[in-house]
Amino acid sequence: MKPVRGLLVMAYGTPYKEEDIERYYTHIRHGRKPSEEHLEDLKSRYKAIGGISPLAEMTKKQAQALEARLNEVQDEVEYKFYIGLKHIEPFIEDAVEAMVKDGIEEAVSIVLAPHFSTFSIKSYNGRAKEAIEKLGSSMKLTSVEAWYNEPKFIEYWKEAVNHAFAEMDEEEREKACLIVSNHSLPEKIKEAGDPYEDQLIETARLIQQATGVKNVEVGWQSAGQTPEPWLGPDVQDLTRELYEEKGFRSFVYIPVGFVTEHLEVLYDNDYECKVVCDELGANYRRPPMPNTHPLFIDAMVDAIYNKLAN
Ligand SMILES: CC1=C(CCC(=O)O)c2cc3nc(cc4[nH]c(cc5[nH]c(cc1n2)c(C)c5CCC(=O)O)c(CCC(=O)O)c4C)C(CCC(=O)O)=C3C
Ligand SMILES: [Fe+2]
Repeated sequence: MKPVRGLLVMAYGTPYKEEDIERYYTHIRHGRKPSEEHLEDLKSRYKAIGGISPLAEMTKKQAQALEARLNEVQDEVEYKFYIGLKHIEPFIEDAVEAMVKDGIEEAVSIVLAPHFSTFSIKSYNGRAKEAIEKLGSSMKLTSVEAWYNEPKFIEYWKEAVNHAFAEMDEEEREKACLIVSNHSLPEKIKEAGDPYEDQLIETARLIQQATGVKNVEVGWQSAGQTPEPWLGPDVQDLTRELYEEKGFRSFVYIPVGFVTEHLEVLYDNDYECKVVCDELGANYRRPPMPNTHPLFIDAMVDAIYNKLAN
């Protein structure tokens, strides 16, 4: 029998039903309950996208697809996936405990977010390592870090962007702009040398190089509501500015820091950015997210293999 290699797939997590929203939000806020006003605001955003987010279901499908592909491309080990979430059960710690209980001696982990930051990939990987130590386990865990520059990931976005631009006529294309975005984070991350901002700029450069799209801009979205400065420009402000100052009349949004059609995409892009476009009389376009596209799944397979080989 082949040895089993654990495949720890980590993701943000989402409420499973409306009643989960408060404790989920409290967890995001490090245990501090949100105000009634903030809670109602979040509830209304989930309502606007249909009640709950497709994220939970899609995270599972992505983990299943990744496991299936890893078992298809090699013959030495049997991969078995475990989902570990940041803000709701099964938590990262639950997944690690399950792997240890199952007698897994060797595992590999990947975060369903392509860019490295202290807030995202670093904290996911840190929690996984800590959980192993706490259990006193000798399980060996190899953690993939950033994988935004995997060639097949860029190829996924190249195809998606080319498709969106091919749907335009010549006149629309001439005045179209691609907005490459990620979740904003507090600007102070840069003081500690966090590569997050540079990695988004590099992602935009790679996509521009692959597609040949003329007008490409980098923006940030979904920033928190705190007084400290967050990475900008915000995609909504950026849209207005590009419309007014550069005369663009079509906007193609690719929130490349996410991999699923979840709240931030369905609300912050498809609702909020579209409202701005409608107000301006500009065209709004947003190509599909990677979800379980084979190029995206293969990009993660490559990232795992590159990490294991090093
Ligand atoms: C870097 C990053 C990613 C990408 C990397 C990764 O994926 O790890 C990400 C993804 C996601 N964030 C998500 C949801 C939320 N994030 C929030 C709040 C926050 N996120 C932050 C950062 C990030 N978040 C930060 C610094 C805050 C402020 C916290 C504070 O207050 O100090 C809040 C609170 C209310 C609000 O602000 O909207 C919600 C509901 C969902 C699930 C959507 C769904 O359910 O479909 C996903 C995939
Ligand atoms: Fe978030």
